[in-house]
Amino acid sequence: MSLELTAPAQEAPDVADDGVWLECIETGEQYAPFDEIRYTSDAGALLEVRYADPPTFDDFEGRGVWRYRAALPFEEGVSLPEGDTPLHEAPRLEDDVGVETLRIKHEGMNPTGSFKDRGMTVGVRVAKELGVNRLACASTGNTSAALAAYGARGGMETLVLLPSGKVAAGKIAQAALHDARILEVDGNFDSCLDIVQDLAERGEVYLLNSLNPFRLEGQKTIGLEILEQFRGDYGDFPDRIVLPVGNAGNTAALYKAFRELVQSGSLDPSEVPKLTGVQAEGAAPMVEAVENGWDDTERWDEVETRATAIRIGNPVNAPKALPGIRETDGTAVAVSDEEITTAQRDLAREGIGVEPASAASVAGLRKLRNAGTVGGDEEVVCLTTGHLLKDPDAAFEAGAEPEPVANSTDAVLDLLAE
Ligand SMILES: Cc1ncc(COP(=O)(O)O)c(C=O)c1O
Ligand SMILES: N[C@@H](CCOP(=O)(O)O)C(=O)O
Repeated sequence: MSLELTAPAQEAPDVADDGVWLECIETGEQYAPFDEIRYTSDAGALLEVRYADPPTFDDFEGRGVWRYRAALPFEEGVSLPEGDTPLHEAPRLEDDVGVETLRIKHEGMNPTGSFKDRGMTVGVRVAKELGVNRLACASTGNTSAALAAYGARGGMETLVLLPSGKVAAGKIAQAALHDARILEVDGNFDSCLDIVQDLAERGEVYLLNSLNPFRLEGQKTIGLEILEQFRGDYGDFPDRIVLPVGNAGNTAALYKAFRELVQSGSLDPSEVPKLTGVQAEGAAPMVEAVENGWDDTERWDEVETRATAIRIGNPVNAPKALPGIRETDGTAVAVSDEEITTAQRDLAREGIGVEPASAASVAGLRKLRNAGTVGGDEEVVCLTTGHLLKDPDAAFEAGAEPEPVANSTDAVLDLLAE
């Protein structure tokens, strides 16, 4: 099984370019990385980027995503720049949830307000290498915002397909201002992705969803950064990383980051954090697959949740992400929209503003701690994936009501005295 945590590093095959190649996760078939455009193998399965020389911690220098160039296919990318996000303390929440340590890795602090920027800095660089011009994605919002911004930065045309009426305002505003062509589809995210895949297979566009294996290379740096930051503060690595799951790209990417460090001998398998995925109850095919011990998900045609970013019924990266959860001894859990809103308020009280999907990680941790699945002695990092301002309507719904007051100091004092 090529996705085992302890799978050894391989020698570069003939098709490799500078020690980098693409490999089918099911058949092991290998492909040259930049000779042709391909998203899947001849067998129709997912591809992974492979390196003959997996990185060690000592290889990392500089800041942000490109600090980790030794773990990436290029030395530099189309950058805004991205990464280097805070690993916040959250002492009240830590006490309240009841774990030894809780840190919040806030990916909402990236240039366009979500982790997608880490994937796009690499993905758009690859697009340039391949000489394509029209970039495209299906999106619940954040991917489109990031693609539009990085496409603009790279001087390229961008096309985004969004599920009509189901994308938060801040995200559409970003894609619009960065001049993406925005098509609103009468369908959900999964059907938008089906269409973009069709367009990509016909050679009309270069697909930059997380089905593109190079996108996930950039997203690996979330895991690398967490390990370095956490070790810098505590001298060890976290026991568990809890993350919201939609298309399951981050789960796959973090697992790959850890596998490569194990391959290079930088990380002992016993030190790898347990990957713990959280989905909304109305869109939880990964939780279903984990609970049933499946190797892939079954598509959910009807999905609904307030956390629109993870309103996804057919997570394309499931075959990469499920081994990650299993091999790290992690788990997955579904939370209700009410639990997500409570967690969004809890984070806001610590000064950390996130969109609903991001708060799912904290909601899931609380649920697993209450059930005893997570121990009180654990050191945990929760990933928060997108900024509060992405979804202003959700923030208004969860937050305090503005109070009207007359235009005088006395009126303000009277109101405060009530
Ligand atoms: C804010 C936010 N959180 C979480 C996710 C889920 O991440 P993944 O698709 O990598 O599982 C997404 C998009 O999918 C997102 O936009
Ligand atoms: N939440 C995502 C959904 C698409 O995920 P991707 O990682 O496959 O691009 C979004 O923001 O669109």
